[in-house]
Amino acid sequence: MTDTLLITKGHGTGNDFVLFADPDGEVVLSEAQRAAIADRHFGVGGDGVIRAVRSASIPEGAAILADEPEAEWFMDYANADGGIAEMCGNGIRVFVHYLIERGFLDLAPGHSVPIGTRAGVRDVHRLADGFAVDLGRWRLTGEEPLVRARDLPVARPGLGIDLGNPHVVVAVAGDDELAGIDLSVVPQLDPVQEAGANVEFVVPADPLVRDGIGRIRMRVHERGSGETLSCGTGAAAAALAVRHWAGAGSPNEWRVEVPGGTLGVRMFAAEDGEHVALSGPAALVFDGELTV
Ligand SMILES: N[C@@H](CCC[C@H](N)C(=O)O)C(=O)O
Repeated sequence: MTDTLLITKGHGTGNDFVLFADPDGEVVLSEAQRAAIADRHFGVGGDGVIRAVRSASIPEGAAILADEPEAEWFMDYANADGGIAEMCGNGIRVFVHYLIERGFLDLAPGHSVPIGTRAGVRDVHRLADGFAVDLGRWRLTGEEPLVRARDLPVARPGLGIDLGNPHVVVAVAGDDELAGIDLSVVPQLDPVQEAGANVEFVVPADPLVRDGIGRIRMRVHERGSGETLSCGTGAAAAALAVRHWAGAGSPNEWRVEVPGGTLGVRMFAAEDGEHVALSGPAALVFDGELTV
């Protein structure tokens, strides 16, 4: 059976997505179909494909509703290879912008909405000029794999961080080394991470902290999508890792420069432990029609 999808292309700091609405859960695409949509030569092109579905209309969402009945909408996220991922920090800002623009959601600046994801419910707050998402609790995985990447002169130790999806953050020697890494080839982790990982390469700005705000630069190789211009959960992982390495007294507010722009990261105390929040823009750039 063929379906005609009304699709929208959007991005957050250059991390781009193809979005479509399927409120009642009637359009279940295969992994191959999602990959074909994300293909930059034969499809629309994007780092991910996002289906906007009511939580009640997808099993993973229905499971959430028992505890969080307010989470009406679920972000069904897939990477460019068509594989499902738990969470996307840039994607969820674009997702909420999309729901507002399509009339599915009424959210004035200064207000928040809970969104279902495979990593759990995430609160998204509308700002005057973008969105902020509470990425929830984070944790060090305890893994410190050695990371090898093409044109990275030596293997460097990474720090495993779980933000609902898996990250490994690697500090590199400076801007030249950062720019020189060839991320068209998947970085190798030793030991291999069974679920795969998004790998962030970071350098501190000079000075690391200005006006109480930590500053880093980052490039990322995303699991299932390759090098992207930005990764929101990756930016949060990178700031958490650098704060961890910098030790006591380092700030809880960070600016993360990625090839596609700048993201804000903030760590804060919540009732169930420390949370990390991500802020940044969310743009919708064109609409189209697609037959799948
Ligand atoms: N770009 C996203 C992360 C998307 C999922 C990731 N590739 C994974 O497989 O975990 C972000 O902005 O967080």
